[in-house]
Amino acid sequence: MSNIPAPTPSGDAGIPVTLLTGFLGSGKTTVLNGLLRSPGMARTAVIINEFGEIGLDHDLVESAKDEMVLLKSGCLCCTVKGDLIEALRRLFLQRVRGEVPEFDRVVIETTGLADPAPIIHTLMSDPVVAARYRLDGVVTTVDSVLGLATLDAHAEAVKQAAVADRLLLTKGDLAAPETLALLERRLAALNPAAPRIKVAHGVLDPVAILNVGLYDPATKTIDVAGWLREEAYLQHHHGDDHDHGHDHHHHQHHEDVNRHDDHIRAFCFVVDEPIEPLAFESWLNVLTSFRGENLLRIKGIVNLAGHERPVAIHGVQHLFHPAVELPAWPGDDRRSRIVFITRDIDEAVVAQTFAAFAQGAKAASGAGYDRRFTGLSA
Ligand SMILES: Nc1nc2c(ncn2[C@@H]2O[C@H](COP(=O)(O)OP(=O)(O)OP(=O)(O)O)[C@@H](O)[C@H]2O)c(=O)[nH]1
Repeated sequence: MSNIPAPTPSGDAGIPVTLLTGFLGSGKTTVLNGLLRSPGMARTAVIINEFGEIGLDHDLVESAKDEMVLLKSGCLCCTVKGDLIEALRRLFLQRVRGEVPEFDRVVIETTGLADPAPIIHTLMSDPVVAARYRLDGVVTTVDSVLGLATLDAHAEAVKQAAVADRLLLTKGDLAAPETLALLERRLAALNPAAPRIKVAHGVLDPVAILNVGLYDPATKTIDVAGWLREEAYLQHHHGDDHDHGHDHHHHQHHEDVNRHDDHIRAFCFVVDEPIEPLAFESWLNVLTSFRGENLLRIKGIVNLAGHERPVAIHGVQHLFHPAVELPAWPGDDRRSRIVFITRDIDEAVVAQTFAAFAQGAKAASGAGYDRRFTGLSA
């Protein structure tokens, strides 16, 4: 069975879904309330996942009741998989039938303990949901005061921060500037590409966190640069040495034993030459089959040999969103650039496996090899 669907001509299909995640008590509900109060956010449907039986958060969110879907059956990341699909399907049907106000955006607030990767996975894995919705972005709240300690203690919190498209540093009114500076530094190492936005009392311009996906609904164009932010990874690599010796606290943190951060890798893999489609498909299929659960997020723009136009890919774990064939190259740079956020997979492993498949394809191309990109098959 194909696990990476064939390219679709455009990436604009579907209602944007924002995943709002963040550790217990880090300020998700406060941010959500702030967002829903903002002008232009009225047509938002909200799905809140509860941990436990009683839907407390439900009463705390000020929003029209009709638009609320509450998932009661426990943690979204493990047991609610079916429910989330069901909730999204039902919401869409109710919208079509006029049973709920027409909404043009969905925000899912996860429990503080949720692992976002399987949730993103869920959004992509159900064909009905994937046809009607698209992931716009992952927004992660990090408590400015407790964030460092939480990252030390909880692997889930590290993952939540690592896969974010936007990081919200909440409770800005409570944090000392030095604490905030340390937290920022740590988050920059963990997730170089995600802008860090300071928030107090949930007051925030929705523009900062919405429409951060590949498709920009405002301009109706594809915004690869904004989505991929590959320059952030390159700068971060170069910036590493520069930081050393300037900050004692920084060093102390690096010497901590058992840091969850040290398992996370965020890098941009660049390939200068066009890639043979078969090599590309086989490579990603092998990576996803064998190391799927450690591929927290992959996004990229790919130059496939024999193809005029680039293809954007977006995946999590062993699953990929339908690849999107872009109308044109966004600039002069024709290199393939793929951002990886992984757990315990080094850039070297990615590079070595790629080289092996590229080598194989080179040999095959002499023998009249078919260069059509069919989507990727397992
Ligand atoms: N002073 C201050 N308190 C805040 C701020 N944001 C959130 N809080 C408080 O922090 C606590 C937790 O905030 P919530 O928004 O409920 O956090 P949450 O992430 O939704 O919490 P869970 O759903 O339990 O995981 C509440 O008591 C909030 O009032 C802030 O910016 N400043």
